[in-house]
Amino acid sequence: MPAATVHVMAGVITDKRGRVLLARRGAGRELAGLWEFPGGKVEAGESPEAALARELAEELGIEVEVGAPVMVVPHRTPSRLLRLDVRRIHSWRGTPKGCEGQGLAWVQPEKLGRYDMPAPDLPVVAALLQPDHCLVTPLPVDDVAWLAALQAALDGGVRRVQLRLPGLEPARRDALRAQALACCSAAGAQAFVNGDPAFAREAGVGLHLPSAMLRMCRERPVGADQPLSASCHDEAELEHAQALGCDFAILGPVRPTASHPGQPGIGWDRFEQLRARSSLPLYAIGGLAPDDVATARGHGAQGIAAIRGLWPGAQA
Ligand SMILES: Nc1nc2c([nH]c(=O)n2[C@@H]2O[C@H](COP(=O)(O)OP(=O)(O)OP(=O)(O)O)[C@@H](O)[C@H]2O)c(=O)[nH]1
Ligand SMILES: [Mg+2]
Repeated sequence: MPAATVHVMAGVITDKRGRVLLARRGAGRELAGLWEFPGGKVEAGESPEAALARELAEELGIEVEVGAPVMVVPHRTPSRLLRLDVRRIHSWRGTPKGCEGQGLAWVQPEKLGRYDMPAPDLPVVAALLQPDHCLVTPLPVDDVAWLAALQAALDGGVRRVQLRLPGLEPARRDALRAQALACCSAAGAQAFVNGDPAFAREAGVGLHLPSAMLRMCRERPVGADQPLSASCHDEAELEHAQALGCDFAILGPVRPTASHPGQPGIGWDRFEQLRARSSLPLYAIGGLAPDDVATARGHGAQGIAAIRGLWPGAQA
């Protein structure tokens, strides 16, 4: 790793009621007063797991078993690149105490958003609370088959859907969109209409901004209570999406895809460089499928967005 990279391990410690332990950074330290996942820096020659176990013993007085990876968030500041490597901790010995005088709080996951946390923790909180995949619909050939496939995707657990129906004749599009929204709503899935702010406002549903439309938006195009997402390809678009208050962005294409022949993918290195300059939750898109979620999380993504990779019956 380059000299300016700081590798930090942090634990999502959950009790039997599912509450998560946060620690408050004490006065006089950098980011004092903010809440964080307990942990600290990896020392030279130390494995990540040993570092996390040591930090949690020093800071909380507990002996832990380090569990599954949650995600690795690269985060760039003017002076350094932080890699926040977050793991699950389900089992430990002892009772967590603020051994360094820091405040502790056991927090219900859905209330994590009320705590002021450092920027790199925002994608981690999103990863704990929100779906790790987002379906983007393909163009229908046969409307009945398309609705059946959408229903199968919802039955299979998809909970975020971007309804993308470009170029359809308006009456057909309106009928299909109404039925698709009803299916999403019945399944408890969040639906985002692609590129139609007026419709999203009127119907009170989520809106997804294609990047060209994102660049034209000077203010949030839907109400604060309506979900908003955007497609991004570079740092300027990510910044703009964040300024508009998007809930998340879709970034890619990571790999070349069947839907954009001839367009090279940006690859995971570039994905990470862009990830490191934004604190939005980011779905990686481009030739990805559910099998890629763990890899995506390892590069700081919320998960994957896909058309073919998440469409029942499609060839990935
Ligand atoms: N432990 C922890 N550190 C985080 C989180 N998010 C985040 O940006 N950081 C940053 O990661 C760095 C690691 O922090 P640390 O101060 O806990 O390191 P440490 O326990 O080894 O302490 P020390 O270096 O002060 O002795 C800090 O710059 C901190 O702001 C988080 O959720 N948990
Ligand atoms: Mg620490």
